[in-house]
Amino acid sequence: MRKKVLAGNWKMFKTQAESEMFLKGFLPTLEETPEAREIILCVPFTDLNVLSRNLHGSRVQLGAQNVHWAENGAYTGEISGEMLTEIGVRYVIIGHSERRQFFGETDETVNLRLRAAQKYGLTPILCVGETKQQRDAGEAEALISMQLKKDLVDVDQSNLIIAYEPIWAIGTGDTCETKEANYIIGMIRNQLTNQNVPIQYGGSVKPNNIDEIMAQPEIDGVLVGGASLEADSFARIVNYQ
Ligand SMILES: O=C(CO)COP(=O)(O)O
Repeated sequence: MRKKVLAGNWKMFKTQAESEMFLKGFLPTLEETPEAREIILCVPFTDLNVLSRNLHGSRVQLGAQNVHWAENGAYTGEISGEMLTEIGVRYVIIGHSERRQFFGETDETVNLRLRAAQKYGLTPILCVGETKQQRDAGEAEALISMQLKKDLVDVDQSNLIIAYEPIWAIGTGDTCETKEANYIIGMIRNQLTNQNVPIQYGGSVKPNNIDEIMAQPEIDGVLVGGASLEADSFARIVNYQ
């Protein structure tokens, strides 16, 4: 049985004070959440310490949104694996479409970051997915296959999560049809050597569509942006039926 993994990606939202407020509302809602579900919050670097302190003893795992491939060095604005693990970070999002689109991330740098994350004991959440234009041109499957091929060179598939995030569904309220997301995730799985890699769906996941998404046989979890910012809505998502 593959693990169910429910992760929030806070992107560039929440001060430390706002993070504490969120936890006050969110943590008590986990009492009835089935133990087998892995719950992760991937937060801005400045919030990591606050969460690390407040999550101590809770079942929520801590995630970051980027990691550099070098051990240390003159890389202004970057962060190392050791800096993250030292404060209790276990997961890191790599290759999010916003990093690829706005910050020059390429399949080559994604691959370097994935390997570095694993080297420093982090579990990477690799994001792949197509644009609207690529989907309309019938190129989605070929594009995703190519991303996987390049991104996963020499990556250990026993310590990996993949998130399928169609770019046109991110932040738009335009969810990918659940059967279609299920189909693409099945196709991603066919390309992996390890059949136990959890594969998530991401893109406008909300309290009102989570049950249908999680009912799909290939979908092992979700990577949630906007709806992970409010304690109530993220609580509804992790407590899906
Ligand atoms: O990019 C996402 C998660 O990484 C999805 O964002 P939304 O849930 O806001 O569409």
